Amino acid sequence: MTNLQDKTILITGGTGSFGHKLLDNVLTAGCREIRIFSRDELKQEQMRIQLNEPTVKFYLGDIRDRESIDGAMKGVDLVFHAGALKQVPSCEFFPMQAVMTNVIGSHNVIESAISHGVRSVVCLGTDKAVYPVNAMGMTKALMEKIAQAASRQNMSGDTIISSVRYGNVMYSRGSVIPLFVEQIKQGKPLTITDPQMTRFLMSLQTAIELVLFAFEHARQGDIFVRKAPACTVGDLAQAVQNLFGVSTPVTSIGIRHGEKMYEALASREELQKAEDMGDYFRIGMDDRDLNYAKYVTEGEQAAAQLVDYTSDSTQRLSVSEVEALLLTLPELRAELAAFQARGA
Ligand SMILES: O=c1ccn([C@@H]2O[C@H](COP(=O)(O)OP(=O)(O)O[C@H]3O[C@H](CO)[C@H](O)[C@H](O)[C@H]3O)[C@@H](O)[C@H]2O)c(=O)[nH]1
Repeated sequence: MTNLQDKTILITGGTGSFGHKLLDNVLTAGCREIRIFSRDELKQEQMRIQLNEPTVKFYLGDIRDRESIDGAMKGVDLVFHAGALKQVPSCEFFPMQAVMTNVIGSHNVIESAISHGVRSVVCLGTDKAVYPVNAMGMTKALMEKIAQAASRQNMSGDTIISSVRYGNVMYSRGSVIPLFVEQIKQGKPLTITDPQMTRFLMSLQTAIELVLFAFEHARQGDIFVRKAPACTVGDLAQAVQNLFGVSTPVTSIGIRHGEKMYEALASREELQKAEDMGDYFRIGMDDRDLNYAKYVTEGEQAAAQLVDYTSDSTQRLSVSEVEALLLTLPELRAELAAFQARGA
């Protein structure tokens, strides 16, 4: 377990599912204080009542507002920066909102952390930041660039700044697995965008492990990726149907705004300089300085022999393997038990 004894932790966007799960993991680690920073007073109130834990403190604010983040940063040792706009469709329709939260907000968090002498900042990102096609991914890609630019300017400073990239977190709010479960419960057809579309599959617990791994191992400007298996959406739908013992019809709805057929967790150029750490890749930053000649005349060798690390090229799970993975999710097991009880 990561050594968090006597540390003060700040979690931006801390009232979300990541914040809750991270708390599950670190509440017994002997932290001096855990600060939850977010905009939503109702969610904070619910979390405060549910936890009833004196070491957890709540800070109302918005990462877009530097003053509010400065107010929460005093005395902090470690920041997990999870505050973001994450929904692909809403960022597509309101890209400037994504810029303000994911780009300017991340800049505020990083600069505030540096000026308060925080030891480590881990910024949470997404596979959608690699070869981005939607505003959510583009703004998260810029967050990584901002983290690395701040790292380059702080090579000898006190604050280590790193980023991580998630794949799809299974059963996260608004995602496809709970949607399929709901459709089955209501006896409706399953809506499939494209049965051949692939996505990395990651549990929330694995995502937490990735963030803690980054905290433990980060060097200035690193990006960490957790290796993960993937499946096609068609197989995912089939696996959910099999577990619920139904054969509901399937409707094809086509690719949605800003979607890709497959996601990439790391590009071939990144893999060329990445360190394979077993379950993880460490992608070191390009730490050449602002001597432009190096960029123009001294490029790096092409990574022609490598392939991108994508949901198409990673380990592909079969339908029965997806079923087994789904059964590890407590939320899905609970839905399944209720569904079976209803049918009994
Ligand atoms: O009715 C649907 C909805 C989705 N899909 C497919 O299921 C896969 C997963 O879709 P999700 O909506 O669960 O996940 P996304 O990859 O689109 O993106 C998810 O993860 C992102 C973070 O990376 C954001 O949080 C986003 O809002 C969230 O939906 C995709 O191939 C999608 O095309 C369907 O087949 N049918």
